[in-house]
Parts: sequence; structure tokens; C-alpha cells
Amino acid sequence: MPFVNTPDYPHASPECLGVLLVNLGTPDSPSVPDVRRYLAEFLSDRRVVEMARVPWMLLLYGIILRTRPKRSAHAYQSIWTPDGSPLLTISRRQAAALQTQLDARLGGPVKVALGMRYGQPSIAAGLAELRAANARRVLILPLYPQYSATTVGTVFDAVAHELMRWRWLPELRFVNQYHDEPAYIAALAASVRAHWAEHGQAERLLLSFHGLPQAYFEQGDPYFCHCQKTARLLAEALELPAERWGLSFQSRLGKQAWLKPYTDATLENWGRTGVKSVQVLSPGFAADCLETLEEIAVENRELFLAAGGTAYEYIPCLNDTAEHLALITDLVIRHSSGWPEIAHPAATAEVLAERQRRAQALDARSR
Ligand SMILES: C=CC1=C(C)c2cc3[nH]c(cc4nc(cc5[nH]c(cc1n2)c(C)c5CCC(=O)O)C(CCC(=O)O)=C4C)c(C)c3C=C
Ligand SMILES: [Fe+2]
Ligand SMILES: [Fe+2]
Repeated sequence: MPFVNTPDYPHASPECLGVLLVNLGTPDSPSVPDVRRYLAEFLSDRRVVEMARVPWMLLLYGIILRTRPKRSAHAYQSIWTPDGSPLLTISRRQAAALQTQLDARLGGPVKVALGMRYGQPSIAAGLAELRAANARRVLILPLYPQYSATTVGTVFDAVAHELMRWRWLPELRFVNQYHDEPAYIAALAASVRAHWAEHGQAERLLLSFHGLPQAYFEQGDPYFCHCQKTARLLAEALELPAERWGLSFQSRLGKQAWLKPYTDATLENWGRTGVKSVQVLSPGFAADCLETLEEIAVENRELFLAAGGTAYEYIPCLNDTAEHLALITDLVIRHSSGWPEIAHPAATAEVLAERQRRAQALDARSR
């Protein structure tokens, strides 16, 4: 097997800390062929759909990829911006802002790259960018607060798959989840309070998380429990009594049972039973995307209003807000702590200069 080599490795070049920010990924364009290509990659992932391979491939290529791309492309067209898919443009802004924050807070060189699990820029391309910057230590940060094998687990697979081709591996760390991180809960609470300050408080707050097949939970995926804890901590931070908020799961696909209660059914039920106003937040998404901007902000609004509700507001994801960037920066600093001082906030310019002086002295002695 041909390995990726570093034949022109410059011995004196400075090492740096590499950070790979990862999110799900999105089609290259909202055209039907591009959406089909994206869905084919996504839905062929064994961690996303655990069905037996042969029947699933027959169903995927025989039916799903002949019908769903048209419907999904239509939905993507409704949220696409002049700069591209919201998920990608927001992720790029997060990566650029994280680079700025880390440059300011770390004493040593750091390189941030973006990698998407499906589509472009790929995880392989992000890792290649880090290799080109001579990142000898790499922190992988999947931007999924709650762990699921279908999201975080598959990011690990893609990283491992790419590194199998490398001759010289970097040191590696991998953030697994941050569902109960105080700074994450505080950032969510701040975004809800900011919304309340501007628009007032609705009768109920719905915390809607992306769903999963129920069977994955029964077989040990902790995602459901992580979502419950995030929601409880957020409600506590907002001092919301139980009757003023709910938790639900959105975006189900196919006929099998997914995690319950479902977001659409919850909103319809609330509308039917006299709840007039709701605000909906999707705490599990680090960036706005098709599932929030179309499904939550548009589709589910119509369901709630048709069921008798009169006011429906969607509260945006944390995206590239200052609170979110502070949280992401903090996660990087804490998870890279203990690595050589280059990656540590205590590594000031003086520490690095001293380190360089020592290296030069050693070098001079060994000549
Ligand atoms: C079996 C199918 C799916 C599982 C399991 C699943 C889990 C899962 N997904 C996210 C986050 C996102 N999903 C997004 C889109 C999306 N998800 C699925 C299917 C499953 N997701 C599909 C088919 C699609 C594509 C759109 C469509 O055709 O409906 C997105 C948005 C991507 C974008 O381009 O904007 C995100 C983000 C999580 C967090 C999760 C499990 C916890
Ligand atoms: Fe999804
Ligand atoms: Fe959806």
C-alpha cells in the first residue's frame, strides 16, 4: 500500500498544534446530482444505517437515491445562500474565528483546519492541511455536543481511515462529547435569554434534538441520555419549571421507530391542546443547517400554526457567536493541555524564546 510520505521534511521547521474542527458536511450545490452524491456517501455509512448491507444497498440505490434527492434538493434550494450551504459557511467562519482566538491565547503556533465527514472539504483534506503545517500533535474536535456513534463515532472512523495511509502519524487526541460542559450550557442559556430580551418569552420552550433509530439507543448509544442531560441543565440554567419546556427529537427517516417524543408530533399536540406560543431551540446543532433552517424554522412552524398555535419562533444555533467561540476555544485549550508547552496557554513568547535558546545551545554543543 502506498503510504503518504513527508520526503521533504525540513528538520528545523517549527512544529505546531493542529486542530481539526469537524461537522457533518453538506452537498456541493443544491442540484439533484450533487444532493444524490452527498446522500449516497452519507447513507452508505455503516454507522448511520446499521441494516444488513445487501438489502440496504438494494433499497438505497433502488429506491431512496431515486426519490429523496429531488425532495432534499428542493429543501436545500430554499436555504442556500450566495456563499453556499449555511452549514459550510458557518463552519468556515467558526474555524477562522477559532484560529484567531487560539493565536491570541496560545503561546505557540497553531493551525486550525476544517474537515467535513461527508462531502467537501473532507476530513482527509483537513488532515493534509495540518500535515503541511507540520502539526505533530492533532486534536480532533467533532462539533457534536452529544456523543452518538452515528456522528462522533463515524468521525473517528474517517480520521483512522485516512491515517492508515500516513507513514508518520501525529500524536492524536479526540474530543468525544461536551453535552454537560458548563460553558456549553451557559452559551445556550445566553442565546435563549438574548432572544427573550428581544422578543419576550413564549408559553413554552421546545428543545429539539436530531433523532436516531430507537434501536441504536437500546443497543447502547448514549446519545438519548446526553440529550436529556443537556436539556435538563439548560432548563435549570434558565430557571424554567417543567411545564414551561419540553424535549423532542426531529428529522426521522424511514419507517422504524426513532427516539421519542417526535418534534412534529409534540408541536401538533401542543397546538391542539391550547398552547398558543412556542420558541424552539436545537441545542445539538453547532451550526444552522437544513435540519434547523428548513425543518424547524419553516416546516414545523406550519404544523404548529395549523394545529391552533398563533406564535412560533425559532432561536438560531450558537453558530459563530462570541459565547460559542469562547466555548470551542476553551475545549481546545483544555483537551490539548499537557502537550508540550507549545500547546498550552502558559506558553508565552518568553517560554518559547527560552526553549529555542536551549535548543540552539544543545545544537551548538553537538556540532
Ligand atoms: C439514518 C439516517 C440518519 C441518522 C441516524 C442521522 C443522525 C444525525 N444527523 C445529525 C445531523 C445532521 N443531519 C443532517 C441531515 C441529514 N440527516 C440525514 C439522516 C440521518 N441523520 C439525512 C438523510 C440528511 C440530509 C438531508 C435530508 O435529505 O433530509 C444535517 C444537515 C446537513 C446540511 O447539509 O445542512 C445535520 C447537521 C445528527 C446530529 C445526528 C445524530 C445524532
Ligand atoms: Fe442527520
Ligand atoms: Fe430533515
